[in-house]
Amino acid sequence: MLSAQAAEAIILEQVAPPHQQHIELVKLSEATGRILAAPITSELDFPHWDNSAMDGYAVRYADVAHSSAEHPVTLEVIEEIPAGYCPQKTIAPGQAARIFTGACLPPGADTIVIQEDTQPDGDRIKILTTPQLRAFVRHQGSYSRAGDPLLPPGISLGVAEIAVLAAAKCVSVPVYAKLKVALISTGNELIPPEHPIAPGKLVDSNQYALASWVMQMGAEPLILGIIPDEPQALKTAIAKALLTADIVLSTGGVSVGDYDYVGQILADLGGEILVNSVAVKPGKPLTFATFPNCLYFGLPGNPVSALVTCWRFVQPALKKRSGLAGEFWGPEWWPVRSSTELRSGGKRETYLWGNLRSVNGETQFILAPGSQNSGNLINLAQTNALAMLPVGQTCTQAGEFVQILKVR
Ligand SMILES: Nc1nc2c(c(=O)[nH]1)N[C@H]1C(S)=C(S)[C@@H](COP(=O)(O)OP(=O)(O)OC[C@H]3O[C@@H](n4cnc5c(N)ncnc54)[C@H](O)[C@@H]3O)O[C@H]1N2
Ligand code: MOO
Ligand SMILES: [Mg+2]
Repeated sequence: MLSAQAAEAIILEQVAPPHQQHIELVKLSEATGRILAAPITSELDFPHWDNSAMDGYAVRYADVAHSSAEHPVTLEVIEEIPAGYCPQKTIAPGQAARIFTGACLPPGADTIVIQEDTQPDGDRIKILTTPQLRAFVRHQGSYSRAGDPLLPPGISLGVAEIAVLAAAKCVSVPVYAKLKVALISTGNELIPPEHPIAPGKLVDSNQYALASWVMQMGAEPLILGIIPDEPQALKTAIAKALLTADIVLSTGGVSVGDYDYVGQILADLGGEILVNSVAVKPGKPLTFATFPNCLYFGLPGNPVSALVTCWRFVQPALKKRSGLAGEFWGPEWWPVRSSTELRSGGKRETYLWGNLRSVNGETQFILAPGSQNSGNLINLAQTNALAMLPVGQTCTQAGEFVQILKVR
């Protein structure tokens, strides 16, 4: 049995990042969650022009350096500059311009006085404060200069990155193609949710759970349905999956029972089986095999085992394969105090599920109540974290730090 760390290393070593031919252009409006495939620059400076950060008056600092409420300087207002308007006049000594937030600074002015610190007097303005030189001026190029890198390849596009792409006028975004992830549920007992239940039967929840996770990860699920525990049927389904997908996830049929055929079929189909059991709980019979154009994960059938192994082992592989830059592959462990004692058998790296909550200003892990059993998918719902107890550690006390993996 491999350690979790060894299995993780073996898996990541086999995963190649995408090639250039996996790049496609998508509309900016459809780029959320996609992975950027090329560096983004702009021909523009940010800000594009010196502009005002406040509503007020554009002045020459030299005119107002000694102004105050007691001894206000009075300036002639020669122009009004709303946002979007190009100033037509140069501010000469003794002059100012009315200006609004986001509007271009007129030539000659170098400082903004906010309107709260002024008093209008016909077409003149009294300055009731001593401003700082260049106060409230957003200088051209002070955020980024034309040609500077704005976004690197290998990042997931979230709201702020989408805003940057828009600002950089990048309406057609180079991203890596979505990975195709085939999903197979194995088991004679399984029925789809819309079929009537019969004695001994069980609804195939894994297919839905994994499809949901795959979509959350920004990949495309290929739903291949329920395959009975029959070697020929399974072989046909797996062979088809290998032809169409980048990654195959099957659940069930990887343990030691008489109806657990997945390992043998992978070998028959020419797969190189690099992992077939890992010292983790849940998830011990996790199977990983490589094919020339496809990675295969045989996840254990128990619903919690399937998801936990997905989060712990498939997620880093999927991130790397999808083109995310290295430092984000994870798993990312966070030290967090547990509100209660946590127990493990000590022989396998053990994951206990629960919630991260803010308690008196500190993040705590709250163990999910009820049975922490790999078949009990009911109490996995509404949790958002796994606490990990390493091999050899049978207990952590309430209040002790544990390593946490955030999940959902
Ligand atoms: N003698 C031993 N028996 C078992 C061992 C062992 O080491 N020695 N390992 C146990 C562990 S740990 C796990 S985990 C399971 C894994 O079994 P399989 O991957 O072979 O999965 P199945 O036997 O097909 O199913 C296990 C369990 O999960 C339910 N299941 C399966 N598919 C689905 C699905 N799509 N949706 C919902 N539930 C599903 C299935 O009905 C079984 O209850 O093996 C232990 N046995
Ligand atoms: O490892 Mo199994 O996944 O304990 O139930
Ligand atoms: Mg089994």
